[in-house]
Amino acid sequence: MKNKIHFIVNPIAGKGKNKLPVALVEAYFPKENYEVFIKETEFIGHATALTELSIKEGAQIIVACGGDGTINEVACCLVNTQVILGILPMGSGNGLASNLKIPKNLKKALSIIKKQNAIEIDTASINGEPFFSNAGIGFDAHVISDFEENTTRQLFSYVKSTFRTLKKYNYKNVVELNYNGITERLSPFLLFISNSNEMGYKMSLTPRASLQDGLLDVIIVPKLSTFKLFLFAVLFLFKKHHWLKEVRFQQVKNLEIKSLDDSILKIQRDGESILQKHSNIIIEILPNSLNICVKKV
Ligand SMILES: Nc1ncnc2c1ncn2[C@@H]1O[C@H](COP(=O)(O)OP(=O)(O)OP(=O)(O)O)[C@@H](O)[C@H]1O
Repeated sequence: MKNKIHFIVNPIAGKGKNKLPVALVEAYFPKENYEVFIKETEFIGHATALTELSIKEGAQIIVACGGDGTINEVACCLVNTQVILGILPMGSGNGLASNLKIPKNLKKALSIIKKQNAIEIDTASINGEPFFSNAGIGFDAHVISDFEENTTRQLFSYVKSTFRTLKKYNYKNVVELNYNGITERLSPFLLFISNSNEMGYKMSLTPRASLQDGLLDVIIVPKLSTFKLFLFAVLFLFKKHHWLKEVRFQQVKNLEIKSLDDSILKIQRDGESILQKHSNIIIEILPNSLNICVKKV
């Protein structure tokens, strides 16, 4: 029986000119042995609908061609199934692909998928909705929300959004955190939860996070003075933000975040803003819940 491999391409991810040439894909997956489908997304959320269809069509491997947002939309259908996720990194940051050492070079990434060396990785959920790289409710969520108003999805747009957000960021949300039997209250600058050790562009807030340890790495940074904020930014660029005494790391299996004034918190999930209806947020790890193609070591 032929191997069924479906490719879901997000044309607007990254530089926004993504195409997957049929001839190239067929060179790696010849028609005699493989049944290949290439589908293009047309709107936000479309990758999920296309993936659901591909599962019904019997695809054994479904390849997300885009960045972390596209991976999220595809992989959310594959959690706790036997269907294997492949990745062709075509996004801006490509955090998860980079953590898994999947190269941006199309041919190299295709040959990884062809080898079908699948491993199981952890996934996580935020109020029941899966995420794979990271989620956050602090400064990062505000940057993402600003970034989504840009027309281009590139590093420079992230930098512009970061400066714009710095100017207007206020600490109006007071939250209560419950994790590992600890309860604490704070007005967070950062409350960032990572499954993967990379946010994209080779940058990391949680360098010790692992996709296979059954734990989520949380970085907690309370309200900072302007001077400390500047120091944090500089140290972060040199991967030394842990030097700041206000920066704390925790490893958790689950985490509850309650907004104490019942306001709705801004959230980012895998680099996309999500609409949140509740002031209570439950974040959980789902160990070994996704099969994914990686390079053989
Ligand atoms: N045809 C389309 N038009 C507009 N938006 C789309 C289309 N197809 C997919 N999208 C949306 O594009 C968004 C961005 O995708 P993705 O995150 O993969 O790229 P990126 O932001 O450039 O990469 P990264 O997250 O790695 O930085 C996703 O939210 C997805 O829903």
